[in-house]
Amino acid sequence: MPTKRTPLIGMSLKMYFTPARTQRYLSAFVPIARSANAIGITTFLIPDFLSVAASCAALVTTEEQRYATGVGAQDCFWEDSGAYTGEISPAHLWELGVGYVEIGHAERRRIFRESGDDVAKKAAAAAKRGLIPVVCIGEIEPDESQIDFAVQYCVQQIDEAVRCVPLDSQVVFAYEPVWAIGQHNPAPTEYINAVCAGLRLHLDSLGREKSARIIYGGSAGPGLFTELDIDAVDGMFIGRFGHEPTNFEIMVQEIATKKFG
Ligand SMILES: O=C[C@H](O)COP(=O)(O)O
Repeated sequence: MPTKRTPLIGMSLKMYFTPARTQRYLSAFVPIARSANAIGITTFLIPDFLSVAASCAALVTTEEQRYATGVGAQDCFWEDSGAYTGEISPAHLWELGVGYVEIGHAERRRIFRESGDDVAKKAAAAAKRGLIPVVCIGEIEPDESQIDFAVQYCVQQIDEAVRCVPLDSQVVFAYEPVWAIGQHNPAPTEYINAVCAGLRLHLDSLGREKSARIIYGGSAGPGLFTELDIDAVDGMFIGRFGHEPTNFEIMVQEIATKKFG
């Protein structure tokens, strides 16, 4: 386990890009990821499943790069192999060079009816394989005056999701208030800082002070990270506002201006 939490920035392409567009995106993204890694910032890219192998070929050529300039999957199943038509095996992802698996995104919970129990089984299966679960958490309703409510809501999601993930296994929690996903602007910075501070306290109390990181997602873009409190927030989880590679590069530079312990 690392002795300190490394800042990180991840990006999900959801189902926006075709494989051909992802391939073109990679030619701009790879040098940005390599430069970020050279200054101590971890990156990961989560393409659609059809582009996972090509993304690993471009980004993960050594074992160290599996996590440092990693590739993620948008989901996985909780079994490694068997008669599970249409599912994605954590073991197969590992073999390709994948380092991260996004689990329980708000869209999967809402559209595909994924339960907290599903999320827990997937997180445990991913961690068992050495994949870092990127567990998505976040309250559904917008009520910026209810910081305590948001913290409690997310704490329950955290406790359920990692109940079978060992304390020393790396986990990333993507705090994404559901009401801030797909919008023009992210949640207000004071609100993000306050909720993440509450989540940080909880994770530390569980004994996950080094192994669990918190990143903010939900209409995150250039200009946001400079306002975030790095005692609580370890990085960002980017969606649409990273589709332009130069935006992603700007966000890396904004993370680089902060003095992480
Ligand atoms: O996976 C990424 C998040 O859901 C945020 O997406 P967004 O920045 O497009 O709102």
